[in-house]
Amino acid sequence: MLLEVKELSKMFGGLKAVDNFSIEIKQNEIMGLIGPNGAGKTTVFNLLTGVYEPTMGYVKLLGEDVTAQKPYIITEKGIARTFQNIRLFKDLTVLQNVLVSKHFTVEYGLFGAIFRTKIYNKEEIRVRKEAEELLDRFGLLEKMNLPANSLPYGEQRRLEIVRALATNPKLLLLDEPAAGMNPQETAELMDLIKGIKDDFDISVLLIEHDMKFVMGLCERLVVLDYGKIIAKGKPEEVKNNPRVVEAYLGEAE
Ligand SMILES: Nc1ncnc2c1ncn2[C@@H]1O[C@H](COP(=O)(O)OP(=O)(O)OP(=O)(O)O)[C@@H](O)[C@H]1O
Repeated sequence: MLLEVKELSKMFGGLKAVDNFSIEIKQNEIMGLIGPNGAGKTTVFNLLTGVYEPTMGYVKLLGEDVTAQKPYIITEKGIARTFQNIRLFKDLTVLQNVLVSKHFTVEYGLFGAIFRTKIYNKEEIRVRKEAEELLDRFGLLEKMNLPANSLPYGEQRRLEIVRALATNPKLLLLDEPAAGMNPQETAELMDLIKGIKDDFDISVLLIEHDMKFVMGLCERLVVLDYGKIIAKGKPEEVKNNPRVVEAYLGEAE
């Protein structure tokens, strides 16, 4: 199993934002985490990536307990994420944004960087090549020298994914990747995510409100409501689950 999450809970004061959350994610699978506003989805991401320490429960990545490790250690171990609100280095170029993440993967230390050792030069060439390949794949290569904040919104969202992928993750967490995209951009993004899942042999856990996107992309879904899992299963099963319909109707009212 790639990711094993058991009985994860998080209290904020008296509020149980996440309550007894257990899931397993297999290698090379796309799972959707859905639920009404405030259900606890982003809190789950923050627990998986070490931003918050859980009140209870554990997270294992390939059998190794990574619960409440520091976020950069969790990144090194293989979980990368994007954020609901874009968090690029706005004044750096597109390429520099990717290179910052790529440096999680280099094999030289401070000594190598200062004295520009052979391994440093070799690694710098590798990192640059890999960054450019990723940008090319996401249609951003021609814009690699522009400041990140000069890109249109949809491209900034794609750049966030490139940046997360640049850390060579085993599991990619995407928080509302299609938010603010037009239908064409959303359709393209679906194809991109399917492609990277297979080519990089990674798993994806994504939060998304666009149901067409979720249903078209995810192999399994987990539905949260008030911090608790109310349904799990294939998209078509979950869609017709009365508890899920009720949770979303409540939101519509
Ligand atoms: N740092 C925090 N301190 C206190 N309460 C918090 C904190 N973070 C989240 N919450 C609360 O926990 C609950 C779950 O929030 P969360 O952001 O995880 O929901 P969500 O499902 O991601 O919502 P949305 O779809 O609106 O992004 C909400 O009631 C929220 O107000």
